[in-house]
Amino acid sequence: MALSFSAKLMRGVSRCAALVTPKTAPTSCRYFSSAENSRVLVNLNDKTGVATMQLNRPPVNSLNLEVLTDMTIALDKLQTEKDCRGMILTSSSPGIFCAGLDIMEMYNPQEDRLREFWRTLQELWKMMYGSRLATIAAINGHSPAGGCLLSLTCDYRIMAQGKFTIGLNETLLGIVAPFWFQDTMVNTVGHRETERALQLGLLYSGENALKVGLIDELVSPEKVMETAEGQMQMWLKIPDFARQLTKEQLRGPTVQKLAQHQEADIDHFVNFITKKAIQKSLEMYLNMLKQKKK
Ligand SMILES: CCCCCCCCCC/C=C\CC(=O)SCCNC(=O)CCNC(=O)[C@H](O)C(C)(C)COP(=O)(O)OP(=O)(O)OC[C@H]1O[C@@H](n2cnc3c(N)ncnc32)[C@H](O)[C@@H]1OP(=O)(O)O
Repeated sequence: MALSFSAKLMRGVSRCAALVTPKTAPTSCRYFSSAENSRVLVNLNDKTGVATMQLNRPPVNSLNLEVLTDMTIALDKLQTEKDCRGMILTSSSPGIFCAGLDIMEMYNPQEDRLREFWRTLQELWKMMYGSRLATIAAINGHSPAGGCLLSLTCDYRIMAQGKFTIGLNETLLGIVAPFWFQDTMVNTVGHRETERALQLGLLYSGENALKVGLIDELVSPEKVMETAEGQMQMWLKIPDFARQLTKEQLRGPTVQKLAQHQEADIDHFVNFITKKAIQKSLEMYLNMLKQKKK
């Protein structure tokens, strides 16, 4: 019998439930996942109640089923820790925050895995966007497509200055950002800017992202984490209950919209991605990425 998503989550939680506390760790810092080969590195500072989640899938932190599952499990675990109040999402590879969804999950896919992949992304998005935690994205590098989406689920975005870009560039790959990606963008930068950005597949420089409100701060790369930590202190000065209820009022309807159309959205995605023309577009984009190196 197929396991429900929450049953899979529970199975995953019990698999990685043991907290690892390396001898060298400061006593206030608990490591949920610190092994270098973990795809997601998570630690919770017991003194501040702030967790850090680092994407750790070099070279570009592309999001495959396993990374999405690990993130979902880690976030679920943090949210059940009653003393955890905030989370900073970042990357262990300075220069690349996240290259978006792993295109290999969508290219020549097996239908069962493709469905599970999309459902896991939906679940992660719902958890992140509606999280009871105050969440800050410390965007320390490029953040296209699914990477931009992840940062948009946070309450505040700080990006590193430099040649990095951010945006929902799906149309450049010949694919379409689904309604809940679009809703997240509209809620952040407004309808008109979303129309322009999504149709053109705009990848914004940090300066332009700041101008349109896609990010909240642009700082030097070495200041990204300390700025995120400073900003988090401000968010945590607000009583949790008031902040959480306000967030729920503002974001709840958007989360509900996906929850109500989740199965149809999976069918839509699978039908769309498996079309010959879309597969061709993905192939050309993959070739273009490889050619770039030569
Ligand atoms: C009607 C409505 C229906 C709705 C249907 C829904 C449709 C689907 C919606 C899907 C939604 C979201 C899509 C995505 O997120 S797709 C991913 C988009 N991402 C990108 O376009 C980014 C591509 N990558 C880059 O631009 C660059 O890699 C970088 C991030 C700027 C980093 O540059 P770099 O020079 O440091 O590294 P590079 O040499 O390019 O890459 C290293 C290797 O990694 C491979 N790679 C890069 N990105 C991805 C990726 N996203 N997935 C898989 N693989 C990736 C790259 O090919 C290199 O591989 P190799 O070393 O050559 O083998």
